[in-house]
Order: sequence, then C-alpha cells, then structure tokens
Amino acid sequence: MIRIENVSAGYLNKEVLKNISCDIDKKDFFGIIGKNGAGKSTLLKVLCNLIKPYSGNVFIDDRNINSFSRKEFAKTISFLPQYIDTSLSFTVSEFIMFGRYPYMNMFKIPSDDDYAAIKKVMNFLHIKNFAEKNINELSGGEKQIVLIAQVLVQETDIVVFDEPTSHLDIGNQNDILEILKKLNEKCDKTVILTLHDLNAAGEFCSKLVLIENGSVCRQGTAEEVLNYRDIERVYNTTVVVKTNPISNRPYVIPVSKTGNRHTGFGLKKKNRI
Ligand SMILES: Nc1ncnc2c1ncn2[C@@H]1O[C@H](COP(=O)(O)OP(=O)(O)OP(=O)(O)O)[C@@H](O)[C@H]1O
Repeated sequence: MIRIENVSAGYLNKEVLKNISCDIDKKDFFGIIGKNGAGKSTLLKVLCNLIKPYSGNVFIDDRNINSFSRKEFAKTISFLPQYIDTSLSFTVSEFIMFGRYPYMNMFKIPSDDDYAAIKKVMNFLHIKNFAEKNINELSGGEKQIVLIAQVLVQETDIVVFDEPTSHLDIGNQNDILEILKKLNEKCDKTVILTLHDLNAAGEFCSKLVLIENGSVCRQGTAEEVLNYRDIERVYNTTVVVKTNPISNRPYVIPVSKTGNRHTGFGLKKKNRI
C-alpha cells in the first residue's frame, strides 16, 4: 500500500502540489488525470523520490520513502518518465540492460541473472526479434514497448509511467495498456500512470485521481471520477459521459458548446449522461 499524505511540493518557490493525499492499493491500476500543468508529473516525481516535498510524506508499506537507500528504492519502484532520450545508438538489449543497474556491482558487469532477466522480459513482451536492432530504427509503438521492458527488468513490485501512451495510435495505445493490465492482474504489480485520454483511463484504471491545480478534485472508481460535472469544470469544456456497452465502463465524448445543428440536440442534462 502506498500512502501519499498531505504532500505539498513544487520547484524552488513555485508550489505545484497543494496538500495532496491519496492511497494506492497493491492491486490498483491507478490512473492520474487532469489538464496540462495540473501537477500530474510532479506527483509522480514526489512518489518516485525524485523531488522532495515541502511538507507531507509518502509511505510504501508504512515505510517513509526517505528511509530507503537509492538501490533499495530502485528495487521497489521503477519509473518511466515522459521524455527519455532514445537518440543514442544502442541495441535494444543494451538499452534494456540499463534497467538492471540496481542489481549490478560497482564494476557494472552484467551477471547471468541480468541476462536471464532481460530474456524473460523480452519473451513476456514478445520483442525477442528486436534484441539486436538499434533503438533508433524502431517505430514509436515498438520503442514504447522497449522502454517498458527497461522498467520491467528492474523487477519492482510498483511500476510508474508518465504518459506511456502519448503519441501512439489507438491500436498501439490499447496494446500498451493491455500489457500494463496484464502486469497488474497476472504479475501482481501495482501500476500507476498518468493519462490524457479519459476514455483509456475509464476503460483500464481500477482507480482514478483527478488533479485540479495541484489539488485532488476527486478520487475513486472510474464511474465516480468521470462524471460530467467535474470533467467539465476541470477541463473547462463540454462533454457527454456514457457507458461502454461492451465493458460497462464510462467514456467521455467532447461536445461542441453550441450543441449540434444537425440533430437539434441541446446541452440538456438528459442528453449528457
Ligand atoms: N522542472 C521544473 N521547474 C519549474 N517548474 C516546473 C518544472 N516542471 C514542471 N514545472 C511546472 O509545474 C507545473 C506542473 O507541471 P507538471 O509537469 O507536473 O504538470 P502535468 O499535469 O504533468 O502537465 P502535462 O499534462 O502538460 O504533462 C507547471 O506549471 C510546470 O510549468
């Protein structure tokens, strides 16, 4: 269980997160949503101990994250940031090997365990055939899977992703989210991620937190969080929220503020939920 308790944080004098609290359960597929600049990535950085909060604490299984050594923490939680430089010339297996850093000795020579971990993850993600390709030669979707592989070889129980599906088409986006879902449900990993696509968030996440100007606007199940009133206020737009007939999960459609001249539908409440 992860407990984020009364966290305020930011950069120099700029306070971004204002007294945020939330609990993340071991079994959660936990989505963080909110508009650009709301503080989602900052929250992930606090959680991953990359920036220290001005006040408040983060606990993993009742242990303050400040009490972990660097290596111990890297064996507990792994993080894929929003931007990662893949322009350097590495093969896919060399690139994935960077994820084994916490397990290596001071000479940084990979052991049999490190090679075995890479092989296992490549099999899991079906990317064995990429192993010797240069990372620069991959498509956006393939590259994203390799980045996830680097996170997985770290073999942590908690995996954190900052917008893992940005720039991907709907097919690749679904593939990545299915992989993360499998990690959550079959491999018992706690998955925490930020998403801009509210429909993907509604479809895949077991819990959501909606961040508004650095504070928690609402947290709970997708049905609780994706309600049109909160979404409209936070994103300053007009939406309809419906239930996906196949999965029974909520999805959100933007609506032109002036209604639709073809159907004559106005923005009455009955048309929006
Ligand atoms: N390194 C930094 N130094 C100073 N300010 C920063 C830094 N990183 C982010 N900020 C500011 O903190 C605020 C929150 O940024 P953050 O990246 O957490 O938002 P976000 O919700 O993840 O946004 P997005 O959806 O656009 O990625 C923004 O105003 C941003 O300009």
